[in-house]
Amino acid sequence: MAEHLRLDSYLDFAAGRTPHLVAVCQTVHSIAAAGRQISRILARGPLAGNLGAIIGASIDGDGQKALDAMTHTILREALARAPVAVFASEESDEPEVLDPHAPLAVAVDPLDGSSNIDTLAPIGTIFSIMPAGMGVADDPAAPFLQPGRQQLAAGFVIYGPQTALVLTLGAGTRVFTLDPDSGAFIATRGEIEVPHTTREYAINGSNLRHWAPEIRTYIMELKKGRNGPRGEDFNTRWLASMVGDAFRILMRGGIYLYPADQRRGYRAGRLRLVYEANPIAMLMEQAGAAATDGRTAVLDLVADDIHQRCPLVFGSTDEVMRVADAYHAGAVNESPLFKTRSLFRKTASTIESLA
Ligand SMILES: O=P(O)(O)OC[C@H]1O[C@](O)(COP(=O)(O)O)[C@@H](O)[C@@H]1O
Ligand SMILES: [Mg+2]
Ligand SMILES: [Mg+2]
Repeated sequence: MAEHLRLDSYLDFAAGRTPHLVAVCQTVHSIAAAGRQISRILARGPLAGNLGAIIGASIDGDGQKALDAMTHTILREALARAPVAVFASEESDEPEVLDPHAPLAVAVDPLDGSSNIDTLAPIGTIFSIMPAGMGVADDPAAPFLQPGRQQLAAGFVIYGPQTALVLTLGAGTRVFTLDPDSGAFIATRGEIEVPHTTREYAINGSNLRHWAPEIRTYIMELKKGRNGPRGEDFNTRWLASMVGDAFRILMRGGIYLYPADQRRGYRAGRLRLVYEANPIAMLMEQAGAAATDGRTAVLDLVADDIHQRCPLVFGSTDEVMRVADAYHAGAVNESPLFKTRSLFRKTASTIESLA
């Protein structure tokens, strides 16, 4: 087999002698080491303890599982040894200052897809690396409250049949597969290019009754297949694990949607802008795909709060643009000029006409 590129060599080459890139690459090394450690724990499953046990409530009310807390601690310890000024985690109320003089700020979702812990479906660790800027000691959240376009690097480690690290340093998106024998992450393909078109979509369809009309209409058109307005059949793939869906989309295209809906706590969607949407959006854009909240490119959004949620649609560009166009048309209809009803009220008739 031809010699494959190892993550270490890739990072050394990317870092060169540029100080901030050296810091970014050291930090990615640390995250990869944490990923390797988590992968070993997951490979033991129930032999490593009751990883899926609910041990408390997370900041936003979701049940916190033993593995959520364990992965948070592993990431925190790994990043405390990297040039990281401030560490923010989905599993912690406040960002934590590690070394106020260090150049980077790192946000993590230590465990994405928590509902799958005991199911053998893929789960993952998502990370976003930002410049720390000045004054983190006074305002540790500040580095995260800027557009995701400022990210220096982003990625996730996915724990599935294989463990893989998906990474962008801002110049393409690459996948490195963990060799469990040597412990090395190895690139097994070149830069990823997501196809612009797709016939696969991922959404939790059980929430249909809560969606805004734009999303209902879009999904119902896909469901109608070749007899509907799209004139072709579409297939659903939903893993309830965003990293799993994102990995599939990177490999062969597709669209993922977690829109805002009417349920209490979901009016701004489910996913968190800082820990989940920003890094996934950077990976997608760097792979030629797109990510939007329906109205604005995710990477142009600015969080007011580090735990802020946002509606999230990402994947093959043509489909993402269709959804954005649907929202745009909905907004025009809603404008006082057209005197129509609110986004969440004009639903029943839309569904009936499509069903
Ligand atoms: O259970 P639902 O509402 O379908 O949500 C599933 C989505 O929520 C998430 O699990 C959110 O991430 P966490 O597991 O980190 O909370 C995504 O990975 C997944 O796509
Ligand atoms: Mg998550
Ligand atoms: Mg999580």
